[in-house]
Amino acid sequence: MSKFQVDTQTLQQRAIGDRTTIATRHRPRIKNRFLLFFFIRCRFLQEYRSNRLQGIWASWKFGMDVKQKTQIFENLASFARKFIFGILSMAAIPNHIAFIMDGNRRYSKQHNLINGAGHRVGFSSLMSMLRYCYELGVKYVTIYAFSIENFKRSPEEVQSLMDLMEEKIEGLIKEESIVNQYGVRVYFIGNLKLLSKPVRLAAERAMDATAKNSKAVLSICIAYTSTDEILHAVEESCEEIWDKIKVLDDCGSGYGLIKLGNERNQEKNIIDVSDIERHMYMAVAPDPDIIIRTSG
Ligand SMILES: CC(C)=CCC/C(C)=C/CC/C(C)=C/COP(=O)(O)OP(=O)(O)O
Repeated sequence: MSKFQVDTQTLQQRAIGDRTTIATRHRPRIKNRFLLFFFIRCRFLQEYRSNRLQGIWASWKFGMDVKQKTQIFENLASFARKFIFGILSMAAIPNHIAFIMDGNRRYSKQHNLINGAGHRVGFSSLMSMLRYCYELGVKYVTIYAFSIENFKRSPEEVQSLMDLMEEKIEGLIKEESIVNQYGVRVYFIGNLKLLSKPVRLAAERAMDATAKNSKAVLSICIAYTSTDEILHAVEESCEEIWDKIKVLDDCGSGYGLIKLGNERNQEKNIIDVSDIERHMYMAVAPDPDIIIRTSG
């Protein structure tokens, strides 16, 4: 065969080979496009059936005021967000995100807001973040809201923060609250005895009211520091072991301590790491995957 003659068989094989390569290369994309199309269609039908898009259509048709327009933009934004989150949540989503609330006073100063207004803005941003987390499918969210150190702030500021917390915790219990919308169980974490009575009672009410929610978990750390948490866990572990020793110590001559030591086969370490871990306030959630400190 001269070098100008075409070997049709080889060309055919190459062509088939190329087509196969292209088809293989494109197959996942075609599959993804199909999935995407299917997803858009499902979300559209879901939204349409939920009457939201019908409402938007009716408003455009029959004229609307500013409030209605705002509502429409909110609905569109929520639709777009859910759509984007739907795609994002096809990939791996963090199981636990923690937020350290910070920078509210600096925000307030920068924007010339009155005292305490920065904290209110901070709280409302927090609520938006919570909504996004739950829409994305994050199961555990932790908020570091108020540390034991924060009690050293001026009495007026501490009081105003306690009032804000009481008001917002009461809001969380309401039926239409984000917590009930997404089936979130709330835990208040920290040395709650240090809180003012109204805040403590509100926190206890919120924990009781959401105890049956099981879709997600929100841990709110108030009157919390990690060193206090460790101290509390050690104290609780010691008390637990001491109660066991007292039960075993029927002859009152240290028998309980020896028996427990032998049982655990570690005479020196009557208490071990797993005991401490069990008594940590944060035992209600796994370790966070991401910790976000707001402010810069
Ligand atoms: C129920 C619930 C979760 C309530 C949360 C209420 C709330 C807004 C708490 C934040 C309080 C706080 C001490 C933030 C830290 O510093 P900073 O933001 O005061 O100020 P800085 O870092 O600018 O000094």
